[in-house]
Amino acid sequence: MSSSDLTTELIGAFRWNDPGQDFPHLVSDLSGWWRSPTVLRALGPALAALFPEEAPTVVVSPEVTGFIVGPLVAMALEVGFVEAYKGGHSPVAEPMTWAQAAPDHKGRRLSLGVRTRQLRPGDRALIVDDWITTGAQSRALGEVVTACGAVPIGTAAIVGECSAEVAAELRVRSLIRAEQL
Ligand SMILES: O=P(O)(O)OC[C@H]1O[C@H](OP(=O)(O)OP(=O)(O)O)[C@H](O)[C@@H]1O
Ligand SMILES: Nc1ncnc2[nH]cnc12
Repeated sequence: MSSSDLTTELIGAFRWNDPGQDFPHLVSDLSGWWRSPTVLRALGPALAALFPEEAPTVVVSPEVTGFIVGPLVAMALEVGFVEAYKGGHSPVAEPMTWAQAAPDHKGRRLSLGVRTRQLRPGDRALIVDDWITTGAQSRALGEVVTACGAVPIGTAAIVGECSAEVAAELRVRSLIRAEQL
């Protein structure tokens, strides 16, 4: 699928939902992307192609939507996948490396952590996520990757909603901008 066809499919399968009274914002509904065989098949290769020069050795993504998108990209790159957890629930019973994020798009200050043994010195980690707004979670994940002795090479996202400054700082590359949805 060409990149312009994928853009069209992403826009067509996306919905803004109104959760009703007591909730001031429309909420994004990405379920149409996962439900579409053509989008699901195209996403991994398209996101992997955003960093053609970087030869990542591993993909790292935060729960929960990152656990859908990250493995698609890892398969396209023929590398492995590392889950990043958000702190405060279900502890992982082994050594973890954590970093605290700045307030994210919901105003939360999350801790993000990975199993320390799953990232190694020499790893070149591509951070993959569905949507980047403030960049807070992506930045914290980059700190985790660095603390493990690996190198964060950038962030590949389906939707980019961050400022140009954040995109430059974190090397965010995206398939579409939020304004297109
Ligand atoms: O750039 P930021 O402001 O840090 O926001 C980006 C993060 O927010 C979303 O996760 P969220 O925890 O909201 O939802 P999810 O659990 O559905 O992935 C998205 O999946 C990114 O991980
Ligand atoms: N899934 C999402 N929907 C809307 N805004 C977001 N910002 C970060 N993730 C988002």
